[in-house]
Amino acid sequence: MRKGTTFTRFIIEDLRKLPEATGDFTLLLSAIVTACKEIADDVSRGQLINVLGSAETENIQGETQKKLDVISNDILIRALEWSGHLGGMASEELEEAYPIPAKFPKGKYLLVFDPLDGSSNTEVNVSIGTIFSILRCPPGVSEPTEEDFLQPGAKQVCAGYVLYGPATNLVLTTGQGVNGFTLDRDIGEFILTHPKLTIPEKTHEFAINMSNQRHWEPAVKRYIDEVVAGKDGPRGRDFNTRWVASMVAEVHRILMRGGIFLYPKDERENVKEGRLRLLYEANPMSFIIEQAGGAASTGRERILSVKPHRLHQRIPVIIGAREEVERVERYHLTMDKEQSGSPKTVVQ
Ligand SMILES: O=P(O)(O)OC[C@H]1O[C@](O)(COP(=O)(O)O)[C@@H](O)[C@@H]1O
Ligand SMILES: [Mg+2]
Ligand SMILES: [Mg+2]
Repeated sequence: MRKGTTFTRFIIEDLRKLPEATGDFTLLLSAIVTACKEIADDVSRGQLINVLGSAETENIQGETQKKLDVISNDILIRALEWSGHLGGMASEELEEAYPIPAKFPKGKYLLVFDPLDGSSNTEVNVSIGTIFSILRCPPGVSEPTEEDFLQPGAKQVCAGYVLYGPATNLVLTTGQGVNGFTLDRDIGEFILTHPKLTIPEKTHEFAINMSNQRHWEPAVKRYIDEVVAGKDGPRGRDFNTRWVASMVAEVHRILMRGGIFLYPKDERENVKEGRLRLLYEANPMSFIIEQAGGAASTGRERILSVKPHRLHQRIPVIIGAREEVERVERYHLTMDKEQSGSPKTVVQ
């Protein structure tokens, strides 16, 4: 589809070709996107309408919620629960799965979302976003429970994010490539500005929170030591660091100009399984990145193959340019072998 096409036309014409694109699916996507436009409005006017700062409450993960976390969560729930397209929803900000209340019609999809990603950035006016993932509701289930959401990322029907930055971008995959849109505020419509996004294979940018360096596993330490050594090290070229502390912004940068993003697991008690959440952060972003030609790994396995065992499960995330992600995987493999006492192999 050509640049300049409206999102409305895109979902009607382009998605019509997909088996998934029944009217239900198209309307569901449209409703999600409308909710995100409302969030975009609150985010951009946050300082004027007094919705910044802490909500003085904690989510299930013990993180202090921002007012905008709670507001964005409510916007998505209220915009979608009546739609008739969903069997249930799950969110970073809700302790348990949210089956669609009995008073509303039920649908055949499940929606999982991080209503506001990177929300520590709300007060400093740095990019944040919404991440979402659409799954099929198992047949015959009218009151989905946690178990019904625990599907490997490879089963996602659709994944997307909306980035609230200087411009508002929507990036979407239904398993047929990745398309990017920009919100035209004058007409209130997303416009296709980045058709068929692909990630450049070679990169010179990496994103990781360096303050956690002392806690990392040896494979991650080795990878970062080598890129930091630049021209003088084994990689023979200089790399540049970026860290926004909003995964949506990091993934968007990688889609635009390449790179690798790492949030590995580390020795700290609350990060020993990883920091980012599998169902509503790692899985949707991995689906998008793979569809754009990149790779997404825990360091030891493909993220999209992981069978979740908890709604709010955390996972290590190494995502972006294929060659770089595969290099980190090789380092893990070698170092795991060394630790288990197997003979040493040289890894390039
Ligand atoms: O503060 P840290 O440890 O650098 O973590 C930053 C990471 O945490 C997140 O903000 C987590 O998302 P939430 O804001 O939705 O909890 C990621 O977007 C980001 O990559
Ligand atoms: Mg998040
Ligand atoms: Mg969040």
